[in-house]
Amino acid sequence: MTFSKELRKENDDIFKKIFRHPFVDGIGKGDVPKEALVHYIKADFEYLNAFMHIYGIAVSKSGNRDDISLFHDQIGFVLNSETHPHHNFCDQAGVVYEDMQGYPLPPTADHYIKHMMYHAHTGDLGEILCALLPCPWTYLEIGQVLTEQYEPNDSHPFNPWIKFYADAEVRGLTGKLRNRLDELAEVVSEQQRTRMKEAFRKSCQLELAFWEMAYTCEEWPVQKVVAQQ
Ligand SMILES: Cc1ncc(C[n+]2csc(CCO)c2C)c(N)n1
Repeated sequence: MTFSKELRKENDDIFKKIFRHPFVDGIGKGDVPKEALVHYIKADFEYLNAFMHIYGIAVSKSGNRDDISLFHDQIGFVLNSETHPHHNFCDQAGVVYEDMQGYPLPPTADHYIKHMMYHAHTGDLGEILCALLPCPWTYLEIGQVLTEQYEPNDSHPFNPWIKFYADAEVRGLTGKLRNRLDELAEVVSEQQRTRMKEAFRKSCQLELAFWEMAYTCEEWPVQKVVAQQ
């Protein structure tokens, strides 16, 4: 079994919980509370900015142009394409995308990007890929599961979102990351494979926690920001 197949199998419990989460299931049913959509978009806009920074660190740790190109393409996708599903959520929530930008990250999203930053700064490329991979992989499967379960048509309010993540482009990007990870995992120690598995599982946990954060409109215990000098 390839390393990435092993990761998928070992984390099936979390993947299943993600598919059944009320926010995710609500996308399938076409019914998500407006407040949850707004909380999600605000957090995800900043989360995706951090995600591109992490790809930038991966570029700086790349030893060849194939790896640079891999991460460059992923940045291009986040920058130019992932605005589409955000616009679908904005349209359904009745808000303007530009008004959703520049908010501080709620605790769970903050934890998630710092977990990825930690592995980006202290790990090698394989470890970084393990921390990043649950992000496209869980969304690809959410798109596939919701398509099978709800067979959305053009009149479904979240049809563009579901179609976007179930699409061949996300499948292709996820497949490329998986293939590179499988190559890198072939030549590392057992100890390093354990570190990689821990990074992957924690990102799966944080993907599930991110949906819960949005659904419950999670905030910091005290919302006062640091005073400007
Ligand atoms: C919390 C959260 N997790 C995953 C995604 C989806 N996603 C983020 S980056 C990317 C491309 C990977 O290179 C994909 C598919 C999201 N938007 N927000």
